[in-house]
Formats: sequence, C-alpha cells, structure tokens
Amino acid sequence: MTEQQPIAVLGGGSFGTAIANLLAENGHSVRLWMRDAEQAESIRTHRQNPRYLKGVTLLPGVCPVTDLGQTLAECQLIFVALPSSALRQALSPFADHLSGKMLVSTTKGIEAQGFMLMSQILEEIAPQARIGVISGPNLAREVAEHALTATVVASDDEALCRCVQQALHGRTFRVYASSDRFGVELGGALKNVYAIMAGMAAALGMGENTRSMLITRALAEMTRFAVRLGANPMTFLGLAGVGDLIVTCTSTKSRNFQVGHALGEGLSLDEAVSRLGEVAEGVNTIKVLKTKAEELQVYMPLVAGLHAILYEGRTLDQVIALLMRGEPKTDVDFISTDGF
Ligand SMILES: NC(=O)C1=CN([C@@H]2O[C@H](COP(=O)(O)OP(=O)(O)OC[C@H]3O[C@@H](n4cnc5c(N)ncnc54)[C@H](O)[C@@H]3O)[C@@H](O)[C@H]2O)C=CC1
Ligand SMILES: O=C(CO)COP(=O)(O)O
Repeated sequence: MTEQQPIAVLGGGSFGTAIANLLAENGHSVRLWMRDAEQAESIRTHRQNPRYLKGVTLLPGVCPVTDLGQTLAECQLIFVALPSSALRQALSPFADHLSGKMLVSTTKGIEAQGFMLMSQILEEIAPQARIGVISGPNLAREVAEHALTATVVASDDEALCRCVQQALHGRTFRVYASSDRFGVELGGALKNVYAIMAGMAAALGMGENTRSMLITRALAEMTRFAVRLGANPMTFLGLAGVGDLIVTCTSTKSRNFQVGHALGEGLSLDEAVSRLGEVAEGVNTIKVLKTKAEELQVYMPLVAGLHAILYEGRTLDQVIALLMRGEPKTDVDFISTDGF
C-alpha cells in the first residue's frame, strides 16, 4: 500500500466514523462508505455524524461516499464496520472487487447459519483476499474523543498486521498484533452477551460484588467455550478478551449494556432495542451461542439464563434464583470447571 492510496471504511455508524477519523488523523485519505446518500451529503456539508457520534467533528481527510464498487476498487486496505446482519449481503455482490485486498473486520457478531464469524464470511465471499480483524475495548465515542485506547489486530498475515498498525497506531490509539484471529474475534462477539446481563444487574440496583462475580464467571464461561472451539485461552486474558469484557460490562456507553439496563427497568426486548436505535449485537449472539453451546455440550449457565429471560419467558428473579442455587464449585481451574 502506498502512502497516497486511500483507505476505505465501510459503515457510517459510530465505529466506522470513529475509525475513519483516526485514520485521517494519521494523515490518510479515507473513503467512509455509507448506503444513505442523504447522510453522506449531510456529513460532507456539516462534518458531523450527529445520529451516531454527536459533537465529533470529522477531519477533512474523511470523505463520505456512497458508491461501494468504486470505493473497493480504489482502496487496498478496507475496514469493515457494518453490523453483522448486513455484512454478507452488502459485500457479496462485490466479490470480484475484493481479490488481493486487505479486508479487516471490526464487526463483533456471529452469523447463525454455520456459526460463522465475520472474517470467515469475508473469506468465503473473497477467497483471494487477505483477511484480518481488529477487536478490543474500543467504545466508539471514547476512541473518537481521544481517550487513551488499545486494540488488537489479528491475522496470520503478518504484513497485514503491520500495515494496520501503521495506519491506525497513533498518539491516543495503540495497536497490538496477534496471530489468534479466531480467539480475538470470538472474544469480541461473546462479551456482548454478558454486557446485557451486566446492564440488567445494574438496573436492578445490584452492587459491585455482583458485577465482579458476573464478569469473572463470564470470562470463565466464554473461555471454556472458546477453548472447546480451538481458540488460545491466553487471548481471553488480553485486550480482546477480558479487556473488552470489562469495558462493555461496566460502561453505560455500551449499547449492549444499555439494552440490558432497559430490560432490567422492565421494558420488553423489542422496546429496549427500538429505544436504543443502534446495533446491539448481543441480542442475536445469545441465540446463536445458546444453540452452539448445546451442540458442543459446553456448560454455559449464564448464556442459558439470559436466553431463558429473553426468549423463553422466564423472569429475571427465576433465573437469578436458579443460578445462585447451583452446587458450590471450585474456583481455581476456571476453564475446565463446569459451574457458574
Ligand atoms: N460502537 C462501538 O463502540 C463499537 C462497535 N463495534 C462493532 O462494529 C459494528 C458496527 O457497529 P456500530 O458502528 O457501532 O453500529 P451503529 O449502530 O452505530 O451503525 C451501524 C451502521 O451500519 C449501517 N447499516 C446497517 N445496515 C446496513 C446495510 N445493510 N448496508 C449498509 N449499511 C448498513 C447503518 O446505517 C449505520 O450507519 C458492530 O458489529 C459493533 O459490534 C466494534 C467496536 C466498537
Ligand atoms: O465493542 C464495543 C466496545 O469494545 C462496543 O460495545 P457496544 O456494542 O455494546 O456498544
């Protein structure tokens, strides 16, 4: 990739906008692709994306565009910041444009059919592309407002990792490299589910002990699941594992946390999601995860509990009582132990 070549960011939501501005800050020319022409025109004129990142000014290097084919043709490095429900459908028609390109997913979701992570979908759509992911404790607003932040770029393509590090690494944003693409990406998707629970607990007025118990047992549960699928357990002790789990389970800026909070206040799932008006990937991930855990026979009581509340008509009180009544367990071997 040459210095002058533009970089593409696909998705005009909060994360796409934040990443585009970071790249522009580092001197890159950025094509921020969005499907909505009106939104693109408004951003071009006002240099703001008020629906998703109110108050953040977009740098002159960020150019909002709506022609996806042309954007993909112009750029070698392409960040994909689309919701998981949209990624396949948006990119499949452009498979021909993707050969040899560096495609880096930032999307933290799982496709139900075949339990596919986003980078696996990219690989399927564009077998000749070079694939990576970024994931970590990266709340879009904080990234955009220059809170000191770190992320992980993961790929078995070392040159791609270096290229992403060069493009994104800056004054307030550190980029670490990893070869465990699967673990890094899975961590980002799984933690959303537990953030919904943490939001519920907060709405019920539960304290810090509860939150800490939840986060720690969530880490055990997600690691147990990931190891069963072949991920490196050490990844879950890093930024893309426990790092992202902590931020999402403790911040009211997290949309998954907000959905959980609304549920804890007594709203229905539909009401909670429509009040949010943005993507909360955990709402879909919980379904996919519950099915996969059953198929693999991995014990995931927190996942089963949340699923029972969201989709099986159980009350929060019933599920909490069930979880707390479980047999006492050992704490030490947290990956293989089978209890909450
Ligand atoms: N917001 C955050 O703090 C972070 C988000 N992520 C991940 O990034 C992904 C995107 O999230 P956000 O930007 O936060 O979502 P968002 O809800 O802020 O924005 C989603 C954007 O995608 C667009 N979109 C929806 N369907 C589309 C389609 N079919 N074709 C084209 N565009 C479409 C929407 O118009 C909107 O611009 C998610 O998987 C999320 O988990 C990752 C790290 C941080
Ligand atoms: O992934 C995130 C932070 O790392 C953003 O979380 P939410 O999607 O819950 O806002």
